[in-house]
Amino acid sequence: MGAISFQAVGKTYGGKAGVQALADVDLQIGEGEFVALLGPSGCGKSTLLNLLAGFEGLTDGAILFDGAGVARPGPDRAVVFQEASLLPWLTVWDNVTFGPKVQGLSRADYEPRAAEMLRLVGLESFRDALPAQLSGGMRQRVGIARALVMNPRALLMDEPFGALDAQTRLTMQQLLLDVWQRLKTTVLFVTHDIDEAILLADRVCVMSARPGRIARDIPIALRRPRSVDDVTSPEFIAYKAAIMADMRGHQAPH
Ligand SMILES: Nc1ncnc2c1ncn2[C@@H]1O[C@H](COP(=O)(O)OP(=O)(O)OP(=O)(O)O)[C@@H](O)[C@H]1O
Repeated sequence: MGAISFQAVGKTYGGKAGVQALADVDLQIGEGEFVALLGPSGCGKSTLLNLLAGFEGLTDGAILFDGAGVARPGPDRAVVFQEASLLPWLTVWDNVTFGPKVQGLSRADYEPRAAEMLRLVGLESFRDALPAQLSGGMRQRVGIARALVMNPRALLMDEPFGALDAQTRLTMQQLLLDVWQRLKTTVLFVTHDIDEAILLADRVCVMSARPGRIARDIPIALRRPRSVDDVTSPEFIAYKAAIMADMRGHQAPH
């Protein structure tokens, strides 16, 4: 469950004469795989994620999710953005259980899972707090718990730690590694950060400048479970050097 297939996907905003964000993107993601999308600003990383989320329609090609065409957003593909955008008047618990409630699921079904997800992100003692009482990292943890409570087949993450300070970012990367190790949900993760991509992912896909394509698809064979301390290992540094060289080769011409 959670297999993703982008097939010759193209996306042009604003009609045929508009901005061509993506051209001919082919990308297969197996179930339970963690894939990071890396690339220069404006190369179409968010566009690719938004197409899979069903927020935007494609111009060319097809996107299959577990073999079915993607037509609209759905709880099977949970999205986490840079800002958690929690409902400020609801407690942590009510934010996390909001989605299943709206879906009409029974409390007996979602409450145990909501409690488990809050425990997984380390916030069980904050269930009655309001978002304004939390730090940015904690709000993002609530965002992750809120996404996972729907039991999605894929988790789509667009720069989820981009707004956090360096220390909190490391803590969140470790948390995501631990959560993924437990749940093994398929993840598509957009980032600008090479270290973050290598640390988290099974494969790092480097996109070319606009119109974006998958320029390189690099399997990351670092052993799991991983920890943020792995970034100083020689294998890690070798991946980083190779990816940096790749990215320099795919900058837009000046
Ligand atoms: N709704 C839109 N309407 C018109 N153009 C858009 C729209 N969304 C994105 N674009 C354009 O499509 C291109 C790709 O944008 P996208 O946000 O997908 O890139 P990105 O790689 O995620 O960038 P960044 O790393 O800066 O977030 C950019 O040139 C952007 O200006």
